[in-house]
Amino acid sequence: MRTLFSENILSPSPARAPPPNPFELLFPSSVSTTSSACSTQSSPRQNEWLTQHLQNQQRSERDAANPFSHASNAPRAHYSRRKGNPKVLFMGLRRSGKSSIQKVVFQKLSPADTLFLESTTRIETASMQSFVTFESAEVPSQLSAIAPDFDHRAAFSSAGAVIWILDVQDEFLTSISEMIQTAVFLAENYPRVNFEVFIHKTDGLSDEYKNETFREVRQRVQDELSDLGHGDRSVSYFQTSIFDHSVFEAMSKVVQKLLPQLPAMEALLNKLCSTCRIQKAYLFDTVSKIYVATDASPTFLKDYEVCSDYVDVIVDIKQIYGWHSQEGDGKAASETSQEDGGIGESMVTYDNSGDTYIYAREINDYLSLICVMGKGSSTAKRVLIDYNVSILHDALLQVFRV
Ligand SMILES: Nc1nc2c(ncn2[C@@H]2O[C@H](COP(=O)(O)OP(=O)(O)OP(=O)(O)O)[C@@H](O)[C@H]2O)c(=O)[nH]1
Repeated sequence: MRTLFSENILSPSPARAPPPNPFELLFPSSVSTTSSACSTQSSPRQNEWLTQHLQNQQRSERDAANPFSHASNAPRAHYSRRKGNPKVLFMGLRRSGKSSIQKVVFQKLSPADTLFLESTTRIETASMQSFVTFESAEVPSQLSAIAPDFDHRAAFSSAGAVIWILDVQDEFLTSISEMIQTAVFLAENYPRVNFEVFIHKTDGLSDEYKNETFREVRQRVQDELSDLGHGDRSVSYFQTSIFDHSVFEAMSKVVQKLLPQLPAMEALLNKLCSTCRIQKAYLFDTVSKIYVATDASPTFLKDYEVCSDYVDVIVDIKQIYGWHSQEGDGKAASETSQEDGGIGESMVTYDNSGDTYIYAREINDYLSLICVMGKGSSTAKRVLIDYNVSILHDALLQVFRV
């Protein structure tokens, strides 16, 4: 039987050294290699320097082992790798749709109910507990990133991405100029924060107008950023509306960039797709319906819509009938499902030929694998598909356990 992965896929042999991470250069851990290189002919000054570094290293290891100990007075590294949960910040002009997106995506508000949302007057935060905790915050339109009274350190230092919401149904030139100011401010002060633009409220517009506006906005922003010396700043643009799946797809792409596990998840999904001839595989966050990873094949909104609707169906059925009989007894979902001998899994055919069908497999309480199966992966090959998916299942659980 062809199997998906070799046994040591998650612990490859120590052959290849990881590529250097520029953010880690300031950590004292780089000293160990230096010390071995210098140890033969060191001057007293070098010795002193090395001893100090080794002491610092031991101290930081001790601190890492006991994160609640604050006894150490060692100066903290000024630049450290961003830790914590993925956090996105919504910004934009008045009535552009910031609260609506936040509430529809993260709080499951019905799009029609956003009509009654009140104006936001102070920074409002929300969080959603899933396999990681997603955090979001909305900056009220009257607070500009460059305003002196705006505590930008508190807002931006922990953010992973700033999403600028541009209302395409309104006059958008003012929005573009404010967006440029914010993008330049971020590029100069917080270069590690991703800048994303949602060209929002695209529902009800003709395709031609939508695409033309999209091109125009992108061109203007790119030109102005280049004129201001930030042409190399990468900005992503998405057409969104809360009345269809586009806002979820856009949020998926924004959130994915903030997940350190993304390359591992993508590699696993690519391997699964090529082995089992899967047309498209998505790893969904079951609660929010945003996908946290997909394979490398082209993404079509239609595939995403079908899979996302299927997640809804699964969640509803699960709430009625349940997939685990011992839920809530304090065990991890994976343990429970394995002990039960039942793994949440289902299939549905969605065209008349029966060749194309969707295969769903629950990874844990928060993650679901949803695959659009193509020709060549008929149900007759279920055993092979199931076998490979279970290996992927275990590998994914290990990725998140690390
Ligand atoms: N047609 C359409 N209307 C939308 C969309 N998203 C939001 N809206 C509407 O836009 C209006 C303003 O939405 P809000 O979410 O309150 O906008 P906001 O940016 O938070 O507004 P402030 O808090 O006042 O700055 C509401 O009536 C929403 O129903 C969309 O995708 N399409």
